[in-house]
Amino acid sequence: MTQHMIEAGKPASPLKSEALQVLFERGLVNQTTELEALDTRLAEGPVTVYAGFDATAASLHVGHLMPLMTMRWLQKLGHRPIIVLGGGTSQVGDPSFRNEARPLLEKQQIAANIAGIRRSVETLIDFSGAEGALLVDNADWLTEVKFLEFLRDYGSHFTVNRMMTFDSVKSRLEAQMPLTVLEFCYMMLQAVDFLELSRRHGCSLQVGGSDQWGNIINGVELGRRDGRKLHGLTVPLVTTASGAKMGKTAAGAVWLHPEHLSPFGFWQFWRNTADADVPRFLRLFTELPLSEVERLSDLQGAELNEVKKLLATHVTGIVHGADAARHALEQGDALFSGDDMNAEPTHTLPLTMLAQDLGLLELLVATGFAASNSDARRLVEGGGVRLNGNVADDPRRRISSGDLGANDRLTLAAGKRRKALVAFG
Ligand SMILES: Nc1ncnc2c1ncn2[C@@H]1O[C@H](COP(=O)(O)OP(=O)(O)OP(=O)(O)O)[C@@H](O)[C@H]1O
Ligand SMILES: N[C@@H](Cc1ccc(O)cc1)C(=O)O
Repeated sequence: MTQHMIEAGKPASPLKSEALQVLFERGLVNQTTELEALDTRLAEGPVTVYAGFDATAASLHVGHLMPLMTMRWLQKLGHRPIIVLGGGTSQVGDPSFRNEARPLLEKQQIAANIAGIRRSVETLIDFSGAEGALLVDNADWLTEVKFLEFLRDYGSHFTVNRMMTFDSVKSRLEAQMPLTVLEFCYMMLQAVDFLELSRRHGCSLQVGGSDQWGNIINGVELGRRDGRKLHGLTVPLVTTASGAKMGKTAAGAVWLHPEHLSPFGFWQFWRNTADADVPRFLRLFTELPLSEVERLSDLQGAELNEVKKLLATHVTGIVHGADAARHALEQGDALFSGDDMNAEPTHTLPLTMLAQDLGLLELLVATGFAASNSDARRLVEGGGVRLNGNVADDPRRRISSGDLGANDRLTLAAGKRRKALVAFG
């Protein structure tokens, strides 16, 4: 299998297809199967393309925006996305690049997680109309599979020798950690998905994160044995300027579902982007024209802060809708301009929390500024927490009605950049 590792985000020769030109320019390409063949296919006419998401949590997070932005661009350029919800594959758990098995999920948990994921996907991709994108669940075909039939139909097309050559598997073996047969078979299931989608819907391209390369190639090779020409494209794994995997913060993941992170909390994450990340994030996570991205990327100082707001408002608009984005911008402006108490609260907590001897540490966890009590303790002891504008460095500090100011609210800040206006009701 010829494959293309992309050097410095640029193809070696000029591209024919607008789709690949755009994806390269935006920085959304990490690796592809034979580049020329994929480019030719995309230039010929509409391609049906899929990306799959397993139900490992109740919401997607900002890391998932990478494959989803890729799908959005492809849809805008006339191609047809299929989003696969992994109701079937989540019952197994993808072992790619993980040192230990994922915890096995109960079916009920999977169903609940799928509902959360579906909601975000539906805001990002257009599923309307006969020619619109498709949303399918691989449980529809994988749960019908009978073991003996599966082994006979597919088992002979996979060799253990080949399966063991993928880095996604090798990393577990090199770490000398067990890889169960259950996990090892995951790549076969994802390969069957690709074949099934090709048969059912003429799908010929799969998009995924860079860790999905092995799983995608298995599908491409299975398709070839069935006389089909399938293609794969992976997006880079984005890290922030500090080297952390994009999407995870000290306080946990940056969720796309509004019940897990409010649109304002989401806006604030982007508003707090490190200076060095701004140009790259404008390219990856907004749909602003590249000429505009370049102009904005040159701005410094106070103007750069305005660019961060624009970035935050743009990405929040894509994920939560234009109204929520405008509202978050207004909240941000009010909160950061010192007009604190009259702004719309960023968090509303149950009044019972206040009645039940609420501690500062719990408050930090409830607002999402800390992932756990011990994380909150570190923040407080480090002197970075302010309650109503005053440093609060005692981890035993309780919150009482005496802390509430105008409109029964209090302000909480962690460092210079994270602020909350908390109401109780
Ligand atoms: N920062 C990122 N950049 C690009 N793609 C990402 C990023 N984070 C996650 N993804 C993609 O989203 C897919 C699903 O992520 P997955 O659920 O495997 O892991 P996760 O939620 O990021 O973290 P963990 O591996 O800790 O569970 C991955 O296949 C990966 O390709
Ligand atoms: N394996 C993918 C999810 C996925 C599931 C089924 C597929 O057909 C494709 C992708 C992940 O862990 O992120």
